[in-house]
Amino acid sequence: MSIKLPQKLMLLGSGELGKEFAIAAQRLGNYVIAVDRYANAPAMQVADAYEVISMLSADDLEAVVTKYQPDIIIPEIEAIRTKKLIEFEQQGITVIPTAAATNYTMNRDRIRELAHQQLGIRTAKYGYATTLEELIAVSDEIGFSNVVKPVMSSSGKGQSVVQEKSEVEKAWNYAIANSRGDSQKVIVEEFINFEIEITLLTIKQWNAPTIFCSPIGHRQERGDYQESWQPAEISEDKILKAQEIAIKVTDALGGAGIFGVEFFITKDEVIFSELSPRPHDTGMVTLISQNLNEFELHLRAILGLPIPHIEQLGASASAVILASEKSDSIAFSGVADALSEKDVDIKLFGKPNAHPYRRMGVALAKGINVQEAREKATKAASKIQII
Ligand SMILES: Nc1ncnc2c1ncn2[C@@H]1O[C@H](COP(=O)(O)OP(=O)(O)OP(=O)(O)O)[C@@H](O)[C@H]1O
Ligand SMILES: NCC(=O)N[C@@H]1O[C@H](COP(=O)([O-])[O-])[C@@H](O)[C@H]1O
Ligand SMILES: [Mg+2]
Repeated sequence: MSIKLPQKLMLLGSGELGKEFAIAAQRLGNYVIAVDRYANAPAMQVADAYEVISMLSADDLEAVVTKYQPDIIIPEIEAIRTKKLIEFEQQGITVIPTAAATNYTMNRDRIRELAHQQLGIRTAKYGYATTLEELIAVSDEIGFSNVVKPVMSSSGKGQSVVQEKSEVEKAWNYAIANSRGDSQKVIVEEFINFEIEITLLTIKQWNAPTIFCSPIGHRQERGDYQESWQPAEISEDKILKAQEIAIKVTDALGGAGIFGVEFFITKDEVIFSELSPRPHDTGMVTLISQNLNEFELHLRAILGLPIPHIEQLGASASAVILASEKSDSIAFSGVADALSEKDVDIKLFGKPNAHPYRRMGVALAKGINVQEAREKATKAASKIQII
């Protein structure tokens, strides 16, 4: 495919990941329209145009697509009325990675069925519930500990680890209250006691073989990422196993772009967890750890531009900067202190307001080994105060 630049790119979702993508896209002169549910979202601050809509509304999506006539639609979150994307694709607009793939990954159940039932890939044991009574029954089948999550949510929203039967009702109420979109369905998964969990950034190209970044290790709390590092210390045979699974799932989804494929690594197994058909939050470490970061890779894959070589630049880490309270006026202190150390960088996303645990920025660091990189990133993040 020989593509002409600039292209008109519409981002559906305009958070921190969209912001870095928009910057990468603009560095090649593309026209970026940033769309999200609230004004002044991070990617809107660097886009050519922006729109505030409900991305779960088919009418709202129709209105913005009619207005801008984008060449390519690039989903940045999963909570989008993806059925509408299928219509846009039929009208000749490219949807990344494909409209069908966004529909598969919008909710946890469809991608889980694809991986486990259709492709026979090892996942945690799981079941579904649409009422509290069903959740009690399915939890008994799966056993304890288990993990309860809304089928539509991300960054751990509505997710809880349930240790025993008496906690099931609380998990149900929490999941339903924090579900995105209109679904009342939850997934229950066997709790996997993993040694490490990784994201394998997988780049699917239009007319070239699928390629991979070095695996990214990460640590999560409350279902949300706290720190990530690259390279992850896992054996070559486990990397190959994860790559084989990633190829199977991404080939089944089709299209082009980067995918964040998540795995739990136990002593003996590589267990598929889930996948995002777009840059991954834990992949923000690539802003410091690679010659081409995950946003540049996504852009090149989308535009059919070559990726001759991905270079891992050595032990690197990221650590998140989280808000601790609700606020509508955001200012940061401690940035100079955080930046005073060699090979440390800070990204502040520019989110217009904060609430407890909202991700407001990220600290990045390189070190002589992963442990030092993690310590440097965590230390830098801890110096930033939201005032
Ligand atoms: N079955 C499980 N066993 C053990 N830990 C789990 C399990 N499911 C989820 N977790 C933990 O919770 C984290 C978040 O879960 P998951 O990735 O399914 O949620 P998410 O809301 O989609 O997150 P994101 O959008 O950030 O990828 C996982 O990275 C892992 O640390
Ligand atoms: N795990 C998915 C993820 O990290 N997505 C990133 O977070 C943004 C939403 O942040 P918000 O909830 O603070 O608005 C999304 O727009 C995306 O950039
Ligand atoms: Mg995840």
